[in-house]
Amino acid sequence: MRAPMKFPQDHPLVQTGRIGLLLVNLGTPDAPEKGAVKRYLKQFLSDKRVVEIPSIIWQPILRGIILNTRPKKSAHAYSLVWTDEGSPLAVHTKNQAAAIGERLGDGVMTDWAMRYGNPSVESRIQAMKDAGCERILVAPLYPQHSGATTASVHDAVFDAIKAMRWHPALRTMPYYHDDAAYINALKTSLEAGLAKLDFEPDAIIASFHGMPKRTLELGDPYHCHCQKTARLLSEAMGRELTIAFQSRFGPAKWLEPATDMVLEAMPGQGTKKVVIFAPGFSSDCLETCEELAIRGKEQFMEAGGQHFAYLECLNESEASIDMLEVLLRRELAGWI
Ligand SMILES: C=CC1=C(C)c2cc3[nH]c(cc4nc(cc5[nH]c(cc1n2)c(C)c5CCC(=O)O)C(CCC(=O)O)=C4C)c(C)c3C=C
Ligand SMILES: [Fe+2]
Ligand SMILES: [Fe+2]
Repeated sequence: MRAPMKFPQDHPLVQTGRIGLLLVNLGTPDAPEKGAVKRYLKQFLSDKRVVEIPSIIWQPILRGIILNTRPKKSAHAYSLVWTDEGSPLAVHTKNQAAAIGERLGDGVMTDWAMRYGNPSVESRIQAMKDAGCERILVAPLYPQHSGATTASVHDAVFDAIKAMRWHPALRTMPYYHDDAAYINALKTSLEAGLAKLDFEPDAIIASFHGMPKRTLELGDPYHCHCQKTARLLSEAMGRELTIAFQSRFGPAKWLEPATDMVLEAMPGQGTKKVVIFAPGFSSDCLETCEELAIRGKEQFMEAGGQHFAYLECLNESEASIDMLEVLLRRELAGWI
């Protein structure tokens, strides 16, 4: 019998054989404070995938105007939704990773990262590599694909391995805007939310994060993905859904109809009882907790609305983790 092969004594320690799963969401500031929000916005809004204006024009506007005005206003908005554990987006993403980690077991090193801010994609990929992950599945938590979100996560992952000699094998989870598991999870969540209401809504609004209209003209599939999600969910529910796009940013034309405009117009058209939810967000965040649940309600009630309910995102609900398990096990096939 041959003796087992031994590394020479001065051979560096090599960790191998593990599988990693990295859930990635958009990102959030470290604190609901002006300085932290400014750092986060600088990184986020300097991403050429997010603002597709030549740097020579955009950077002076960003540094000269936006970063001197928006952080204070945004920090206040964040302070209204911040929890004891931190930013809602970070807390839910962390909880999702913990829950899915339990489902997949110790055979998979499950972690989470933020595209902007902390924990960074680079630090988490490096940690997986150091722990011996030779195969990594990256799961951007965006059901609908856009250059600004999913593709930008891919950029960060490939940037993270640029300096590495020994690359892990990489897989990325595809967008899942029309996947039966996702539509089912939304249906379960929406039905549970509707069952708890003390009023019968005249309209249900599916509010997606907006994008500049130009991105649609340039070939971004996001708009069509949102429309298809809403259509499939409406068919599955057997109920009409009103689609709208929120969070308009800057002077350019964005996808329409705008959520705030819809909310302000509805009472005058006789729609006085409204339910709103955000199927494109995997987790509640500033844009849902503050823009929809707080500001959206004010806009609707001030325009003459009578009943308003915001229904929370999938977050770490059982329906959400069941769905993620289906999607992730499919992409891990052959690895686990
Ligand atoms: C869900 C998909 C998202 C798309 C598409 C998207 C595009 C997009 N966003 C901005 C500008 C801002 N977005 C902000 C917050 C924010 N955006 C998303 C998701 C998408 N953005 C999330 C989940 C969040 C919440 C982050 C959190 O911490 O909770 C903000 C920052 C907040 C503020 O200052 O108001 C900005 C700015 C652009 C320009 C854009 C275009 C493609
Ligand atoms: Fe955004
Ligand atoms: Fe479209």
